[in-house]
Amino acid sequence: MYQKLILASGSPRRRALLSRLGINFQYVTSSISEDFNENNDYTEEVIRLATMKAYDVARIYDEAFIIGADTIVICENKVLGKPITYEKAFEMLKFLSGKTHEVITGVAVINKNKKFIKQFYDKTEVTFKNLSDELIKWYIENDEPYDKAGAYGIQGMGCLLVEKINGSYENVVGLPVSKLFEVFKEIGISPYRGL
Ligand SMILES: Cc1cn([C@H]2C[C@H](O)[C@@H](COP(=O)(O)OP(=O)(O)OP(=O)(O)O)O2)c(=O)[nH]c1=O
Repeated sequence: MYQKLILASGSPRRRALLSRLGINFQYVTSSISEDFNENNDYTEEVIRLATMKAYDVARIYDEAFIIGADTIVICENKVLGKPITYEKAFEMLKFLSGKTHEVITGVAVINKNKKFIKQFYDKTEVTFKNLSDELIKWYIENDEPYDKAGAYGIQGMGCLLVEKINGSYENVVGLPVSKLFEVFKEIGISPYRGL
């Protein structure tokens, strides 16, 4: 049976990741303001925001399965969001230099009419090299850290900052597609026959 699928995201990276699964989907950007509450449990908070994004889009598309996601970077118990200024980006990358941090993506798949809701998160450890001030400046000037949590994108020039990762690469980019695929199987969405 055909199931309408919508990615509730304005992120081109999430779109590209979902496209890799070879399934049909639309995307609609949610208008949720990301007010991350650092006093709550971090995993609960990314799931809460992912769920809000999905429900925002479900107000119009109540018959569809909708995916919402939210990604944060945590280092030494500090949450790093998206930097707004050059100085903030520099500060974040300097802080991450030579350390291991966690990237957590919360995901919610919902269908309002069917009263379906599935929420999960994935966590990946990323270890940065020791970054010189020159490298950080070069990176900020040449790439776009501004719309990315933690001020870097592993999928672009940001790969040069990374020594190693432990866990899902796609989760760092913004959507843990391998875990998401398990939910798709449950709701009958699959690029393969017989699954
Ligand atoms: C750590 C890291 C984050 N990011 C991105 C993923 C997310 O798009 C962004 C975190 O912000 P999010 O608030 O999770 O997502 P978004 O605002 O870009 O998109 P939407 O809410 O519409 O879905 O940081 C990378 O692209 N690469 C990386 O290596």
